[in-house]
Amino acid sequence: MEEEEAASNSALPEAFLDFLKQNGLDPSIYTASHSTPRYIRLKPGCEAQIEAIEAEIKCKLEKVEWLPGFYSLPPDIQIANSNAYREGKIYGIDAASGAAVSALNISAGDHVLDLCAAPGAKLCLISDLLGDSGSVTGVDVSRHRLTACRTMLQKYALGNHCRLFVADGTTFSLIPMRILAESKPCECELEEDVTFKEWTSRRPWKERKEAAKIRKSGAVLSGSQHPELIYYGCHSGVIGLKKSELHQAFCDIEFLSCGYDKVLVDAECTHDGSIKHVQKFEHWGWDTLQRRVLNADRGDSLTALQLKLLTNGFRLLKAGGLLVYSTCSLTVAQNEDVVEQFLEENPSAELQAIDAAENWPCKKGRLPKTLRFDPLTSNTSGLFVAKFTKLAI
Ligand SMILES: C[S@@+](CC[C@H](N)C(=O)[O-])C[C@H]1O[C@@H](n2cnc3c(N)ncnc32)[C@H](O)[C@@H]1O
Repeated sequence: MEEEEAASNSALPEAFLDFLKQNGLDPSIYTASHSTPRYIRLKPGCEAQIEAIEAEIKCKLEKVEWLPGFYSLPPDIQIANSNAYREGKIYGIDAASGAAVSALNISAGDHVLDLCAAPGAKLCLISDLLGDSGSVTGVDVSRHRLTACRTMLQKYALGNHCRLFVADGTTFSLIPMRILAESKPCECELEEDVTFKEWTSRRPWKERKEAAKIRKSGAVLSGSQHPELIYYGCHSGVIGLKKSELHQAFCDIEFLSCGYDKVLVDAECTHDGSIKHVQKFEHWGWDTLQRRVLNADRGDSLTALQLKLLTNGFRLLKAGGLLVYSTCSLTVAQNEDVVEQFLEENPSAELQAIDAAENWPCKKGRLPKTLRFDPLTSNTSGLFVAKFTKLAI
């Protein structure tokens, strides 16, 4: 057993092992990574087709008893060529990610904000859980990753109630759509106040030219820039709105009553909980992993970014709403430390126990009520989860 462990650890790059050591993480949690199953979510209404799907992918779908709608399958089974996948009846999403979304207790009619949405597995699940109600607003700073998210939403026919914005999540400040319909008349007139019609992938020439100009200049999104709407579904509430109405400003106190019911902050992180992500760097070179992902200086700016994302996500939450903060890192610095600092700075934030977690195969985090999934304990990818509510004070 020890030999097996040593052999498995020796497959991990030196830079990664150093990173684990510096962060007090035990490399043995990754020894079972090669046998961690793949997980899929079956779209509601497709339960009767399980046998047909099993016959097609030539393997049994094992029901994940602790997470409704989830099934596991051996890691080497490919689903991408199956009809079930192509027709959007199943989609790949790790069970730990499913648990993070489940912690939000999404119910019909909720207006949900996903502040780091791309590439979109959790956003798809949120939309799936909402069904034909409520709304989902997905935000990500990366245009090309958010474009992939849009493709997923369309493929799985989950985009009707969604809108997607390329924007900086640390400053994003738009309220949910339902409120817009009832809100104050807009006083700000934009120069060219177009009314949104049905979404089409064919964008007007002028808009395409503007976007190409921004891409060419390599400009980084600044807080003052308007969020760029790159998709909206037919029931997202955008159609018929004027641009000025969509972008109207609200002050912090207004979010207490007009904010989102649920907010997910699945923050940018070092991804060290996901060995699959780390292994991708085998092709790009381990020094790239060291430079781009694990670098200690980056660590400081990363935790500052995580705190800012969490703080802004919380600002946009309505009083009594729920926010989940998650990362696929297992370091204390990116998780419990960020949460502790956030709680210190935000007296109206209260950590909440995740009731469903009683039956989840995960560990407690270093802070009470927080959770940690890891490959060894949970048979999933690594994930930290903390849940908050906003007190009306
Ligand atoms: C862990 S990934 C999110 C995964 C996603 N929730 C999912 O389930 O597919 C983190 C994301 O944060 C985005 N990100 C990084 N900085 C950001 C910022 N300032 N504002 C918004 N998104 C940001 C990255 O582009 C990346 O897509």
